[in-house]
Amino acid sequence: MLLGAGLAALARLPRSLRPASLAAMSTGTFVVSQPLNYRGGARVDPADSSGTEKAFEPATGRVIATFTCSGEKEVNLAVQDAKAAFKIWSQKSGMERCRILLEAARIIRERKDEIATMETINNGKSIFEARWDIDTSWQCLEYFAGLAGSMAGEYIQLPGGSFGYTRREPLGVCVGIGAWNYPFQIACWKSAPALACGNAMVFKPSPFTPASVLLLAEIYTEAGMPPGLFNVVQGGAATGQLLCQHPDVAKVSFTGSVPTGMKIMEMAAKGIKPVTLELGGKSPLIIFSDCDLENVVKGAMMANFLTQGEVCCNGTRVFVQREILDEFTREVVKRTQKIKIGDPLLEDTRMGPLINRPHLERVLGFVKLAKEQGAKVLCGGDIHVPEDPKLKDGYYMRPCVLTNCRDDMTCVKEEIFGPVMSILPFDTEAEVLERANDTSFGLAAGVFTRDIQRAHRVVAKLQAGMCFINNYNVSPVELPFGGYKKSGFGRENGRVAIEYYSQLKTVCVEMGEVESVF
Ligand SMILES: NC(=O)c1ccc[n+]([C@@H]2O[C@H](COP(=O)([O-])OP(=O)(O)OC[C@H]3O[C@@H](n4cnc5c(N)ncnc54)[C@H](O)[C@@H]3O)[C@@H](O)[C@H]2O)c1
Ligand SMILES: C[N+](C)(C)CCCC=O
Repeated sequence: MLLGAGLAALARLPRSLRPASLAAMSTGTFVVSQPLNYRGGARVDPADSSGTEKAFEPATGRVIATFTCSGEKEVNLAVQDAKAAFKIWSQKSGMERCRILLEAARIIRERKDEIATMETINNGKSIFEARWDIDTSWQCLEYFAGLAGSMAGEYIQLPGGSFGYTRREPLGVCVGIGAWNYPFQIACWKSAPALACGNAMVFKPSPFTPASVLLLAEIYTEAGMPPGLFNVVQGGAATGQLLCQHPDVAKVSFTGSVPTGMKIMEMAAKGIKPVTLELGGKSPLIIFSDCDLENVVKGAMMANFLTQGEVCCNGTRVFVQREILDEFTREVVKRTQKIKIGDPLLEDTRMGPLINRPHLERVLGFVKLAKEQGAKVLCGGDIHVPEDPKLKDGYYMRPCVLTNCRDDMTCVKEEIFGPVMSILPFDTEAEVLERANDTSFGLAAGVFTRDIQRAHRVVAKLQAGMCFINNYNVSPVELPFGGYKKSGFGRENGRVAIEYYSQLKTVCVEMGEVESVF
């Protein structure tokens, strides 16, 4: 259990007696207990160090953990443990793996509030949203548990009674490297398909959010996975590099920024390792004048302000057809100003703090530059200081809506990864499509219209891996998720994810004599 001082004893109680522990996980008091690595089915102190990192509680600015980053020795040990567990796990039938993943999903569901609370304390997102993330996490485990039981190859009839068949086999030890915006969800979206296919995993969370993945590791062990099947190493770039370069690692699945994605790909190329890259974006949201305005305003808020705007697929370039520009802008600003900002553990808070001070300053810097380049701030874009004195050192800002934007402005071209919406008017379908696609990113896109033909015609031309019609940022685990262009490749979720965590073996069986040219 990853609980603060005084909570460890509670953690040893049967779960039915534990809800009181949640009361102790409150803003301003919680401390993450050590150690934060997980190997061989238990938490361990790393065998060596490549430095230390501090994790913060964004709501208060407090340090909640100082931890050791893993060095080469520890990474080797984690990979060795994963290799040993792989030998056992890969021999299990799909149904056996299915049962254990289902049990893990059940435990996550049962401990949803505790995991969501941990996520909120370490990431800053509202508890309301964190619960959604945990829902998409256990749903992902359930989904891939279902696929584990039905994974199969093909039988192919050949002349003369000979035949061939294919086997879908695991890759071996997979590495997962996560970003800080969806720490628990990212760990589940990577580990569930990997483990369902029979692989083992070593996971490295972002050093900003080291905490919640430990809960996942413990749940996997409790559900019956062999020790070493899912391991956690903590650290930053240096630890990540050791993992990517390790000769016994078969695959790297990465979620993070484009520049880091390039480095991961270079390292993987040296070992001819397959990679999945879930990278950044600057996605367009296209709003035609025939839309349902009430839904479109809700959709635009969902597209921009979840998790303080720190969402890879956010539709931050909001293209609005000129006829409804004023009405849309008025309504979206009104709703944005009403977003309740503050202590993310309070039930009615809808926007918490950003992840850390440097990131907050970076986002505010984008707003400042936008103003210098001619944009108009209609609301927000400045620091918010909550009334509660314990929150005074937190990293809060007011969500921002920008108008007078042009396609060549920095706020319209670059990923801000904060609560900043840029509104851009347009006139025609052809024009907006060209402008929407004029970016090196291609993660997501959205279209709002009541014209069904136009909706499908437009998404067919959008250069983005995840397109939404009349909604935004919903994430059913049954649907594949991933990018085009510099937003990456490979897919998470959906049936297709299996292909990124397995390899196909073809077996050719001769039933007659060998026909030889010699
Ligand atoms: N497409 C998606 O599904 C998705 C989801 C969430 C976040 N993101 C993207 O992630 C970015 C924000 O996350 P971030 O700031 O944590 O990204 P980041 O690239 O800075 O770091 C991501 C992870 O990579 C590790 N890392 C950094 N340098 C490394 C190196 N040289 N070798 C190996 N590992 C290294 C980090 O420690 C961290 O765990 C945004 O661009 C966002 O769009 C994408
Ligand atoms: C769950 N969402 C909102 C679709 C986000 C997926 C991960 C992107 O950062």
